[in-house]
Amino acid sequence: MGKGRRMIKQGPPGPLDESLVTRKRKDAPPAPVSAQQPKKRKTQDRKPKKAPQVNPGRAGAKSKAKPVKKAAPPPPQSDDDISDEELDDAEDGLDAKVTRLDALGSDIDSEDLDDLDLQDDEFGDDGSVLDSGDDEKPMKKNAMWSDDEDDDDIEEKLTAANIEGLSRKRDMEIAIREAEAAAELEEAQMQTNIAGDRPKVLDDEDEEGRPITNLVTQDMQLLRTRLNDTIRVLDDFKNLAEEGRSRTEYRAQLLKDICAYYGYSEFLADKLLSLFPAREAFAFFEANETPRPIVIRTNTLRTHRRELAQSLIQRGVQLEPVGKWSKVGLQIFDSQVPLGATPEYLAGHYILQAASSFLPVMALAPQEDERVLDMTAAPGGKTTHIAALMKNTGCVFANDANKDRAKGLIGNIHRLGVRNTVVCNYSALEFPKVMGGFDRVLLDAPCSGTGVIAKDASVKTNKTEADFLKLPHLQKQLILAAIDSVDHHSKTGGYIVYSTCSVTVEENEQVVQYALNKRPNVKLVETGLVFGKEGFTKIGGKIFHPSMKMTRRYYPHAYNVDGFFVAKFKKVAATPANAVLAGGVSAHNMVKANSKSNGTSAGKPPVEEEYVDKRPVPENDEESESDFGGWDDEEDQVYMERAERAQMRKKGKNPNADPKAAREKAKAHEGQNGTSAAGEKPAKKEANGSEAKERQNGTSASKGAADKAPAKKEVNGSKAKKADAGAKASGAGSTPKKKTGRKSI
Ligand SMILES: C[S@@+](CC[C@H](N)C(=O)[O-])C[C@H]1O[C@@H](n2cnc3c(N)ncnc32)[C@H](O)[C@@H]1O
Repeated sequence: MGKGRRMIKQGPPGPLDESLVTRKRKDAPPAPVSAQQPKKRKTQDRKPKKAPQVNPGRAGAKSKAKPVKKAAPPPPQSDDDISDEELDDAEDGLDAKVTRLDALGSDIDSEDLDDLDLQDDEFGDDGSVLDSGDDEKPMKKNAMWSDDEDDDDIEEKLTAANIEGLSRKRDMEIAIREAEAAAELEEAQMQTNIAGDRPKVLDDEDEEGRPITNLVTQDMQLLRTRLNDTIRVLDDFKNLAEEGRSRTEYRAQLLKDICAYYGYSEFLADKLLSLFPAREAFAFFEANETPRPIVIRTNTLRTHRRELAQSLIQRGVQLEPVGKWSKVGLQIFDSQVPLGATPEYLAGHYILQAASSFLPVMALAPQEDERVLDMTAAPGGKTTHIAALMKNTGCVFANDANKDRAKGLIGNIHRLGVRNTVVCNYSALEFPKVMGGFDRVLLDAPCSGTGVIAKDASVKTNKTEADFLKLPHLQKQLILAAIDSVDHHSKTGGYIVYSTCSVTVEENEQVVQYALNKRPNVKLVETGLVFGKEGFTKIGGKIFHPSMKMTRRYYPHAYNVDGFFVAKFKKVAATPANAVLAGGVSAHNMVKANSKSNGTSAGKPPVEEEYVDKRPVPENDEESESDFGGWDDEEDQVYMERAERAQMRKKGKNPNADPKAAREKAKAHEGQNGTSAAGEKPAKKEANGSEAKERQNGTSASKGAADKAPAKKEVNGSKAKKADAGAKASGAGSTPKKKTGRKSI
């Protein structure tokens, strides 16, 4: 199974005729070799099953758990079933894969590919986007795989290039594995359950009377059997549950067994189990035991996917396009060479990147000549993808708070020939103070990594409740900063994409909901991604805004990609003046901060007006907050106070002097002036003064600055006045009500 999933296609699963699988599974083993089932004989002969790859702690256990592999049942037959001859052809094609694909460069190049008449939109006619430093020959337009092909999908080109053998082989493997899994489940059921019996799951003991949860490794098979039984009972509770037993008891048993079998902390297993129905949860935990396929992303600043594929194939790499949904991904099945050291790699023709990491950038859809911010960018997989989509035009700001990781980011930027990117090293929380006015912002947030357990099994045990408080808090602050960094007037954009490689609700829907609550000036929009499950609008007693459906969830068991979450927002108006910004700074103070650092927004209009929302805040806003949130304010207060104190320390002030009094003073100030510190009238002439510099250095724009009162007329004069008036009209100056919404959400 370990190897298997590496071979399975990523993205939306293809249709599988389950009835056929079931029928054939029942025939096995050993399946009769009949005229209708030619594939099985061949495949079985050729493909001895390999031991699953599991984490070391469980490796022994798991291989023990499956001591005898059933002969693989036959794969499903499709309408266009493959004959013996075809199969031979396909397999020959497979064996000859390298040879025949090698021929791409020669005969296929000159004839077949000419016939394919491929478009090559990515590069334009003259291929001028190719790095001029490269001494790569300009490529014949119709001899490439376009990265913008649509109908005549790249896969068809591969088929044309005789890779069909590989595809068929994989299809068969998938079908066999699916059937095998089902057979295994059935076998387990048979062991414990004669038709009609209610499996004895609770208080289960082995033959020697030991409780099954305490079994040692060699008893993993029993544990697995009980897992299967429990799931069956939960699937059909009415008929299969033991009398007098509740669902809760079965669920508790399942949780214990998952922890014992897969090695999770109970805390995390419970959290993950809550995301799915029992059977799907089982599939999720199983999928976390096997690695995802290796994928590379073609760097279209340097080459084309087709050309890259040809070069790698010549080096003995078995590959295939990652799926119809991506025009730049190649899935690697096998390689004779280390993929991180090929000449193509060193020349920046590709980057090793998990397939699901393509998704946030695809959702962001950056356009040429835009200004884009990648808030948490290191090591740069997504930054370099953004730059490639922008064809090295416009400007990307790639920021990361971690200096060491930023070095890796710089390395990738150089290797991949990215020339439109500035690397910065701020806490992204400070970004709106550093500069704003971006057309698009990507926030690929730091997260718990519950989507990538297959890569990092330590997540199973090292995440605590505290992590699921701290991380979401940081994510919430970051998302506000992301929103506040975007120019809602952007002609081409005004979008924010939020992503994580985690599947927990706390780090995803709850963060998005928080953003919707705190920023009425954004709304969720479609991600434009062609697959992915809808985000939750309701789960575990939590209710989210109906538009949460537009967010997308990705799971390893569903799509064979890392677990991921993607949400896309459109900013429709400026951030309200009474909004509390990331890090606890008031929007109004930010107005002042930005007015003083005029010119930092790289040619864009100054952003002082950004933070004054002229729209009346919708009446029902309060209501929606209590429906969907309002659970964060108290928690936020603690963090905000902490942030303020840290900022004071940074400035060399004593945070213990009398912070409460200072806060009260500021509040009183707010009350008097209609907006928070409305009396502060930023003066343009100070733009390059010491305070502005301070801000550019990433220091606070809050209290110290607020206490000075520069003259308003110098901040775009009447515009600023209008803004203030608008803010007042919208009730922005009133002290925000304390939300008392449900804590549980
Ligand atoms: C999920 S990784 C980003 C991966 C990156 N987008 C890519 O595709 O290569 C999260 C990054 O956030 C950075 N980070 C964490 N807290 C941050 C903060 N407050 N400001 C900026 N970056 C932060 C971490 O250093 C880490 O590199």
